[in-house]
Amino acid sequence: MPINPNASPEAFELHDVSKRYGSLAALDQVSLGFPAGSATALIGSSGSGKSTLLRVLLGLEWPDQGHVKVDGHVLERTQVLELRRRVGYVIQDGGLFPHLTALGNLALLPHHLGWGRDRIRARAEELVALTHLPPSALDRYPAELSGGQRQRVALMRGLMLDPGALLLDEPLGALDPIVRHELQDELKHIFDQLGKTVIVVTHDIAEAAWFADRIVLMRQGRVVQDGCLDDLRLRPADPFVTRFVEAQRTLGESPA
Ligand SMILES: Nc1ncnc2c1ncn2[C@@H]1O[C@H](COP(=O)(O)OP(=O)(O)OP(=O)(O)O)[C@@H](O)[C@H]1O
Repeated sequence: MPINPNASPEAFELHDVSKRYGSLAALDQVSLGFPAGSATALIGSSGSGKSTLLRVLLGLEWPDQGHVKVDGHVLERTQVLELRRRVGYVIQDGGLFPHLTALGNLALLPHHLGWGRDRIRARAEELVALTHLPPSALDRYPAELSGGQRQRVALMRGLMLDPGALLLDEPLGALDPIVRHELQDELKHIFDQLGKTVIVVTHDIAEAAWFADRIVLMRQGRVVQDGCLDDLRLRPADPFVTRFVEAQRTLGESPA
């Protein structure tokens, strides 16, 4: 089941998807499509369901109601392992295994799929060039890397199998502003260069607009607005959108 830009106009679709944890609706009747080869930013307050949405698309969580389609086909439980190989998933702080070097982390899945040592090393070196990781960092353990380097390794791990889609959950959340800015530039460049379907979760509206023309704003498990930055700023779907946009501080603002 390929995440294949030519397979269907929509790489991922949610149809009336709800996901509950006890009495809490993490996703509440969400219907959205993510066109193949497009970039979308998901934003919203903490707990609004952004991570759950990504996890449902990957089959890591299963909807209580509704269904997910991948490349135009309803996602079945039996396809989830295969899907995980075809979609790069990068989470905040990277989720790297501490007892493996960076290269060891990159090698895990390819090794499991039968890739030889040379092929793994060659792919890792290609990605070193793409992500601007110092090559010597490949032989270091996560604790010996800076936060930005760990995040680059996590991104490389997501790209090792050259997936058709990348789902990124606050990939730059824990970085200092300079590294974050640098990685925003690099990620944007990588997205544009690779032409993959990208869905990126962030809290930061400026970062969302940097990564994607399309911004989906969520609140309490629902989509409040789906549009571009100007739609959110100039044509807010409801007062929450304006509150969310205005809550982002700008330089020069000082406490009252
Ligand atoms: N495994 C779980 N068990 C119980 N509740 C959960 C679970 N996962 C998520 N939730 C709840 O579902 C809601 C949505 O969580 P989710 O992580 O999707 O939000 P989010 O928008 O990604 O938040 P954040 O921006 O803080 O990461 C939250 O109220 C959260 O506490």
